Amino acid sequence: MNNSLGIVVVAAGRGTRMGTAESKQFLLLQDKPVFIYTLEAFAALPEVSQIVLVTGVDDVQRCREWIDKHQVAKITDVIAGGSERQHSVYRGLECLRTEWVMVHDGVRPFVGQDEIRRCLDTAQKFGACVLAVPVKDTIKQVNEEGVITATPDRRSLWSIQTPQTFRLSDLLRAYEAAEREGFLGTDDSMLVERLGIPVRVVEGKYTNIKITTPEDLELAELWTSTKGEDTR
Ligand SMILES: Nc1ccn([C@@H]2O[C@H](COP(=O)(O)OP(=O)(O)OP(=O)(O)O)[C@@H](O)[C@H]2O)c(=O)n1
Ligand SMILES: C[C@](O)(CO)[C@H](O)COP(=O)(O)O
Repeated sequence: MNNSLGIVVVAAGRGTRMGTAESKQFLLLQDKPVFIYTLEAFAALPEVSQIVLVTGVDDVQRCREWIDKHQVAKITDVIAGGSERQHSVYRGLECLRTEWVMVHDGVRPFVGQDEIRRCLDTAQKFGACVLAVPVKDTIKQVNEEGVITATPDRRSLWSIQTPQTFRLSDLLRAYEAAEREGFLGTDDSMLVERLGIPVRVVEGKYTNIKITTPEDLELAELWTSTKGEDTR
């Protein structure tokens, strides 16, 4: 069986919750942009044959320059994304020629090799897999008046991360269906779940943070200044 693996790294967001003038994926951690750490994590994996970077239409050229400067291997395409994460992923998928695909957020630079491998192995065994961590807090459902309506059993709640791994044909089918039906999800798995395809969860690490708000950036700066690449 052809087990070739392609990666779509999405980095076309504006980072409104971060609030910085520069988009968060381009902020420097120890002189290296966040998204370069992310690309390096995947380029180092022998199983990966193709990496597509999706970024802002005005950022394509400077991303290519950063990739050259840091000599990141296996980047076959640097393309412009869309107005929502889902649109950006879809454009990336159309560039792939592999059997399997992992979709990853450009702003999750601390993903580890071991977690990527376990996510891939589980997907190739069962068909689809996402990395996740068990929630640490008690989660409440709250209505519009600010009143608690439910306390779901924490043992069944997971914080979903990326990478998210699928057969490329399944994910493309899921994206086509979502597009046709006007469905907008917040991750790739939601689109695949709608097709009735079971998606497995593999336990990852709490360090695989998505750099979203200023506190996340402070943590990322602390980790890279004290641990460097060992943060993974
Ligand atoms: N139109 C978009 C929106 C998001 N993303 C990417 O999807 C990932 C996860 O999204 P998020 O953290 O929400 O990023 P932003 O959309 O940039 O942040 P915000 O929602 O705060 O604006 C990021 O790597 C982001 O660059 C993308 O490629 N295209
Ligand atoms: C895909 C994702 O990383 C899963 O946690 C996340 O849903 C994408 O970002 P957002 O913050 O939900 O826009």
